[in-house]
Amino acid sequence: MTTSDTTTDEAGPAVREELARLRDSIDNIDAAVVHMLAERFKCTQQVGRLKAAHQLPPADPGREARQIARLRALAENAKLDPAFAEKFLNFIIAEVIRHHERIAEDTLGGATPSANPATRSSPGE
Ligand SMILES: C=C(O[C@@H]1C=C(C(=O)O)C=C[C@H]1O)C(=O)O
Repeated sequence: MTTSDTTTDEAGPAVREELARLRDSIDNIDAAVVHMLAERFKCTQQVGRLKAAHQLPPADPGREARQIARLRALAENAKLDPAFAEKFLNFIIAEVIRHHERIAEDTLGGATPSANPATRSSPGE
């Protein structure tokens, strides 16, 4: 990998400085997004375990509809395309539901005595 940027080599120094300043902010924002998403997934993993322990379904369409309505309104106020905000949330929620399905499967597997050596009963018991 090279440190030179062929797309900006042609620009003057002022343009390159402005671009570098903006890209620094973009990098900070991307880092914040990753950290916020990581925290969100920590919460949703806990929700998944709670649901699995109480045999609740992985998805909650009513809750999703309320979140989408709320996020669309927030996006409009922030001058962000609400359709994009909805797509983005749906993308994340789909991943969360996959996690919840996996947790439910694993919880079910762990609860089956024959699948868990620690709780497997001896013959004749
Ligand atoms: C996290 C939950 O599970 C699912 C994922 C959601 C989300 O990522 O926000 C919302 C609703 C559910 O379909 C929940 O029920 O709160």
